Amino acid sequence: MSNNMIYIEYRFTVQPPEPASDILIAQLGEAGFESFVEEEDAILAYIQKEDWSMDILNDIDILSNPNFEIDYAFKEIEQENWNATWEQNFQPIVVDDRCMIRAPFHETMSGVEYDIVIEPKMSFGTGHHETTHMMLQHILQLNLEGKVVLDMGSGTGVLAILAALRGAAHVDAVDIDNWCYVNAKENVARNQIDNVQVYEGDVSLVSGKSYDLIIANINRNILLADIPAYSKALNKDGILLLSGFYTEDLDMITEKCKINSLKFVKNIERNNWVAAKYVN
Ligand SMILES: C[S@@+](CC[C@H](N)C(=O)[O-])C[C@H]1O[C@@H](n2cnc3c(N)ncnc32)[C@H](O)[C@@H]1O
Repeated sequence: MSNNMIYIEYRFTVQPPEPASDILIAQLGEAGFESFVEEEDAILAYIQKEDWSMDILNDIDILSNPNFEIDYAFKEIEQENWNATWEQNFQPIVVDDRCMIRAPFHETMSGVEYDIVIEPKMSFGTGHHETTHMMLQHILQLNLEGKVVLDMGSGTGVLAILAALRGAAHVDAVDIDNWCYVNAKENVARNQIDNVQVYEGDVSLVSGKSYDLIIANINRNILLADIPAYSKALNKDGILLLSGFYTEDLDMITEKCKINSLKFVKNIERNNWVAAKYVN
């Protein structure tokens, strides 16, 4: 991948920020925006120029919702500038006082059990997003000693890396996006993990394989389509963790799981996002 790829950067100001910011980010994601930086008073959204057109915002419904005032401006930038913006904005996070996610240029913190170094560049998964945070919380609660794990929609690979650090015997990490595939491989190596295998692709790669734990933080529609395949690939008493959807979609996801023999165990919620646990 060339280092000076051209991106379009949008700067949105959103009033009131909640819940419009989350909805805006979700809709921009559906429209093809690759990554987001949440600043104190603005949301920056990035899309490759070759994927962009002047009418890209036509389908973003929230922009015409009279309950919110959303203004924006956009400009062309080079990828290296995007990375600089990201570095300025990326603060380390600590999940449940146990798992730190930081960039290579941050100091580690004493006392944390897991210290994960991530350089996300354009990939999703720094732990800042609610869904990543909650999936990390679920993983911290599981006994993964000797288990075989699938991380579907692995982004930076952060969830796969924590699963490996928690004792999983082997982790397959799969992402449909080439950039994520490359980035997850880099992050796995950066954390000196040797039992995470990263693949570029989708759920079709899972056919014929079996897992004790499947993690999928993607989005409602992809999860609904892929749940039958997850169910087939899960061992008896295997666990499925799903995120990337809103509270109001939990029933729909749970129903799809139910007709695929997966029982609801519990869910966590954060800012209207959900991470749910099912068992085979
Ligand atoms: C919300 S991000 C989650 C990243 C990371 N697992 C985390 O929890 O932070 C979803 C990821 O799923 C990938 N993705 C989207 N559709 C997919 C599909 N059909 N199969 C596999 N990965 C997919 C995207 O490229 C993106 O990296």
